Amino acid sequence: MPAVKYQKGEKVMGRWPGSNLYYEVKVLSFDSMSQLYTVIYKDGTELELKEQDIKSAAGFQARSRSRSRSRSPGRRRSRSRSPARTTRRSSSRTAAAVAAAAITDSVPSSRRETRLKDTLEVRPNRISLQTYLEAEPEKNQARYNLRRRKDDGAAKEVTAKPEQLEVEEAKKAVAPIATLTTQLDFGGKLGAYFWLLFLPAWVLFLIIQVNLEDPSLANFPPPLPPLEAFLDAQALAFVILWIAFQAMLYILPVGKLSEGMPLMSGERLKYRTNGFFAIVVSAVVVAVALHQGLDLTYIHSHFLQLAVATFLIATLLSVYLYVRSRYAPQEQLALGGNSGNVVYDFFKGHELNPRIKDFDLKFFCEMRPGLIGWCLINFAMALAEMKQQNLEAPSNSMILVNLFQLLYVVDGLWNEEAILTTMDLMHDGFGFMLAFGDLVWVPFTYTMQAYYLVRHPNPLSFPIVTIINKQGFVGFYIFRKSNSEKNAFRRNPSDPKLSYLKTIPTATGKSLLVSGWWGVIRHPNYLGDLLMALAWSLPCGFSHLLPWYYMIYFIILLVHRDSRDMSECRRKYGSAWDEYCRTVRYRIIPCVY
Ligand SMILES: NC(=O)c1ccc[n+]([C@@H]2O[C@H](COP(=O)([O-])OP(=O)(O)OC[C@H]3O[C@@H](n4cnc5c(N)ncnc54)[C@H](OP(=O)(O)O)[C@@H]3O)[C@@H](O)[C@H]2O)c1
Ligand SMILES: CC(C)CCC[C@@H](C)[C@H]1CC[C@H]2C3=C(CC[C@]12C)[C@@]1(C)CC[C@H](O)C(C)(C)[C@@H]1CC3
Repeated sequence: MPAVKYQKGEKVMGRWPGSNLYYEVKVLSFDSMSQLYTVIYKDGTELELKEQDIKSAAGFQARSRSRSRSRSPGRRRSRSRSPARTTRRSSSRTAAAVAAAAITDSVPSSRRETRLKDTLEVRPNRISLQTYLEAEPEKNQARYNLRRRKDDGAAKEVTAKPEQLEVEEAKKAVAPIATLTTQLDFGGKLGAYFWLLFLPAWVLFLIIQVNLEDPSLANFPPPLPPLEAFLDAQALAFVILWIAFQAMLYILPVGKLSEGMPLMSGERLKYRTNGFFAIVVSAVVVAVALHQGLDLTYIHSHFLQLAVATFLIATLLSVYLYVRSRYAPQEQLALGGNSGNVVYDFFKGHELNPRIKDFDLKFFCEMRPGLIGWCLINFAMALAEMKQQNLEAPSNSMILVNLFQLLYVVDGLWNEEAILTTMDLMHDGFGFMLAFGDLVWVPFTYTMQAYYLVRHPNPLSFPIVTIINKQGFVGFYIFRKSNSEKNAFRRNPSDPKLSYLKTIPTATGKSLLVSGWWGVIRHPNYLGDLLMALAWSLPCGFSHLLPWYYMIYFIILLVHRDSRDMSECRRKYGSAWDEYCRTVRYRIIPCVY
């Protein structure tokens, strides 16, 4: 049996996976079968290393000292170049910020990330394990047994000071090992069961309530209609036709081919961003059909059946997505949605950009059938209101709700490219939550205000209409400006038009905006969105809580989304994110929250 070179408890220098940096580690054990040492870093991260990736502390220091005196490229670099040309100077700048800034100086922004990986001598000394795993997954997984031995979910930061040593190039990569998701969102596994049952039930509850004389969110659920009332073959056929029609418009070679953000593999997917074209063609087709005698109020009278039919399609789609995610290559998977629990993974989704050839399922579902369907349903509700209340034109409240929501959707489709830098597209897997959200939740619950107004008129005076209008447009302005600012910055950080903005560099090579809209609060787009939501509920008055449902849901959704995003950014950007949060203290409402 070969002798064990490093003993249990011994302090040695362990190479950090995928880099040539060595950190002080303590040997915990040696496994003679795998010939691997289990070591613990100063932050508590445990990894298994090969003997060749460990150096004795004494020998390492002597070698390191002589090298740093004679030829430390890291030092040469930082002395000769100013680290912060475009960045905000701060006495509390972290090592991560300085390191990244040194790179920012000399490298065009689009190539910063690649250079960061190559420029090992200026690695930051505080960076999360997860960041390294993401940066060089194949290399890391191949060379090391990269499982966190004491994993408590969130990635911890390595605070040990790195020493530098050049070593031989990393060996050839082999297929990476899938990592289990340990940090679970939405209440974890139990939460997934709950949401799977609750969300469809809630949609049913809303649809049944809104038709009552005296609807209320506090009402006890009314008795359910018989099963046959839920299923309608014609409604199912309409939904299939609508989705197929939108899919046909999506694949037409009309409109721009936009590039998504770089994936882990470095690849950038192309998306056909012709959403505006799709809504215009849809409007023309609906107008022609109306002219031919189509009765759109069918949507109002068969709302429940249409919702159930769409739910069936969303569920089938989710099953397909779950199955294909099991066979998808590692680099096409999202970080979440791999807990090992079928229900959780089905709910959360694991594949980042499931595609059939060039047809991107997530992008299509998020931007087309549900979103354009939302406007179609609202319009149908306006016709139903006229029919039900014997009006020659829709009421002021109905017009306000219709126009505001149409503006929201048209704006989203006009700026369709901006969706490519949002959380859903960049980080979330595509599973039941998004499929159901995009196809069922959006068209059948976001239309609650219009649906409510069909049977519950709320006359509005001209001054009130003007006030609601102004308030809605302020919200829209904040929403659009802040989203466009972030999108433009993420697409081209060195755009001269954005040169007035201050930024904080991060160890990933991306920077964070700390002035402009993103310097006022951390989610200015959410604030704008919430103000718009308020303007959608106000026209329905205060007699019932039901038309305020969207506002209440939206506050909960955005607060939860904000906290999910905060922990995701904290994980990605480490101390640079902390610095951003110190500079921009409030999340969504200035001086309040
Ligand atoms: N109507 C609805 O039901 C609904 C629901 C949800 C969201 N929305 C709207 O959809 C839009 C997109 O929302 P979202 O939740 O995806 O979030 P988002 O705010 O568009 O995106 C968050 C991402 O932006 C980047 N970021 C954060 N702070 C930054 C900074 N200071 N500088 C530069 N980049 C920064 C980070 O990603 P990277 O650093 O990785 O780029 C972060 O993960 C929002 O306008 C929201 O209001 C609507
Ligand atoms: C409770 C769950 C079922 C939650 C489901 C959430 C989804 C319905 C939303 C998540 C991201 C949202 C989103 C839009 C619609 C609703 C979501 C898909 C959006 C497409 C609406 C139009 C906007 O202009 C937008 C493009 C910015 C926006 C993007 C995010």
